[in-house]
Amino acid sequence: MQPVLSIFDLGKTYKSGHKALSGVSLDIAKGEIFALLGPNGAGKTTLISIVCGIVMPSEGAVSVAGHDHLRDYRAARAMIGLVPQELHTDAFETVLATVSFSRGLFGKPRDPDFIERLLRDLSLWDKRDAKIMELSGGMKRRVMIAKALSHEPEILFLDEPTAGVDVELRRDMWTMVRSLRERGVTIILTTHYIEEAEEMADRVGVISKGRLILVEEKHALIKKLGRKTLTLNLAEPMEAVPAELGEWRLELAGEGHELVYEFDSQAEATGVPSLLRRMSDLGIGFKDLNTKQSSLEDIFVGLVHNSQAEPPA
Ligand SMILES: Nc1ncnc2c1ncn2[C@@H]1O[C@H](COP(=O)(O)OP(=O)(O)OP(=O)(O)O)[C@@H](O)[C@H]1O
Repeated sequence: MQPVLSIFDLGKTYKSGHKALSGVSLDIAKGEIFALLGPNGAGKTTLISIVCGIVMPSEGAVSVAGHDHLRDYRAARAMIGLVPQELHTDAFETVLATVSFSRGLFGKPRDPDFIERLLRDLSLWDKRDAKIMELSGGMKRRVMIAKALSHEPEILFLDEPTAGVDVELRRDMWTMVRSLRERGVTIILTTHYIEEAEEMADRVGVISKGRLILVEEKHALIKKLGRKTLTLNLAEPMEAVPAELGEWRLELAGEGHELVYEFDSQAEATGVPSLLRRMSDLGIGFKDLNTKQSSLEDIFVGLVHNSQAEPPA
């Protein structure tokens, strides 16, 4: 199936000479929830801004359901809804007026029934006559989402949708994003919250210093999450791992005081009981043991750290 969004070899060098993006290629399938993770300044907003036609790319191409985002700008842009990081909207307008106006901006005919459904879905209908400035921060965020969806886009970009919101609103957002996806909307979100990517995304992309350094199915990442480390504090230090323990591929740490075993905690046979039995048979005692689960955070930090260590392109 043709991807709904296709990004090819995208690069951006700002006038300052700063290279914010380079060689980014990515295909997004219809109905997918894709989370883009990356540290501050990695290039997430630049990428979204190029796709939405706010920033001109220096090289590469973007196609939105077959429409080139520059040559066929209006058709491409009409398929996209954007909820930016900064909340800016007319404080003196009412909710209903501002959302209806946004639909008009994309040349869509008036459709009061659609706008009513949209506001009801976002729990904004009761506030339709309230001025934006009278709303809470969470409600204002919902208004931004309603505006972004007012012209019935196929792709919704959420730039840091839950930055600075409370836990309850974050959960509401997640529920809303899932229900949008059920209606066939493709969602691309940027986030600093790894928990959010873990909870929501079908696929995760990690961007660091303008390069897309990983794109992976969430379930594959969860498999990686399944890796655990068992550390045994030995009763007597050793100089080398005994050959009889070779099959577990152990590492010696803590100046010979610790044996470290990495295993897949989701596997049927982790190898831990057999390792402990063999050690007992060999008379190797230990004083203490502990296990540590590698988290998506560990994977993310490791990836970003390694890519930061590379010389700049
Ligand atoms: N208009 C501009 N002119 C020059 N440099 C810019 C411009 N906009 C962004 N940059 C730089 O490009 C890099 C990427 O910025 P971008 O906003 O895309 O990062 P980000 O991943 O969205 O960061 P954050 O998580 O902090 O929002 C940063 O180093 C930023 O300072």
